[in-house]
Amino acid sequence: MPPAPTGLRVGLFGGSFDPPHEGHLLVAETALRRLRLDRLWWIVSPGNPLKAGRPPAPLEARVSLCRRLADDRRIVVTAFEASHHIRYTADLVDLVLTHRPTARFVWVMGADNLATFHRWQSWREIATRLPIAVVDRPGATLAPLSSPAARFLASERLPEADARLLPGLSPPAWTFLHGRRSTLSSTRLREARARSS
Ligand SMILES: Nc1ncnc2c1ncn2[C@@H]1O[C@H](COP(=O)(O)OP(=O)(O)OP(=O)(O)O)[C@@H](O)[C@H]1O
Ligand SMILES: O=C(O)c1ccc[n+]([C@@H]2O[C@H](COP(=O)([O-])O)[C@@H](O)[C@H]2O)c1
Repeated sequence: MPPAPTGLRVGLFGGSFDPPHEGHLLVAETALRRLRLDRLWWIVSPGNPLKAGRPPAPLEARVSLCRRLADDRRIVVTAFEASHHIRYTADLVDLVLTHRPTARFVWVMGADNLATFHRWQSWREIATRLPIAVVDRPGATLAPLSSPAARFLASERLPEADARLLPGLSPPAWTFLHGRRSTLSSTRLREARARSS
């Protein structure tokens, strides 16, 4: 796990990244800028527990592609879930908060993940353990805001204009960030690659 000294403002951006693309980079840049983060841990997951079926590309290959794409000294590409045999984000959050108790963490995710957040293991606990920043995504702008998780957390939503305050707030607290968007998805890239091979 990367170091995180006291007070460091760190975004946790987990994903399959199979493959990584410019849409991910846009999310990372938006979070760094709007939340005034010092670091963004780009956490390549062994596999999304809700995505059954086709296994993802090998972890090391995905990590290398992420490192090549994320050319910013504030972004740390890491994959420590695998070495700790962790699959669920609730366990990841637990591990991070136990080992780096004095930094300020924010979970960062695209808006499509807000729509399905209520299906994640222990999602209410995740929301009470660290603030969450949701970044707008084409095709997932309005529906996620009426999802079970968004409704459950409605009264804890921070106005977007105050997003820089989020890393210092006690959870539950979250915000929805709008900005430049990308229509890219890993699925589309995999399909394009399959068509051309
Ligand atoms: N174009 C995008 N705009 C905003 N957020 C995105 C975008 N693409 C991915 N994300 C977010 O990045 C994180 C990692 O996403 P993931 O690796 O699953 O990429 P994906 O393009 O959604 O992949 P797939 O098509 O395989 O589901 C998630 O929080 C997801 O919501
Ligand atoms: O913990 C869960 O139940 C859970 C369910 C779905 C997704 N996640 C996490 O959400 C992040 C984004 O996943 P993905 O596949 O959309 O890139 C990644 O870190 C996953 O491990 C976690």
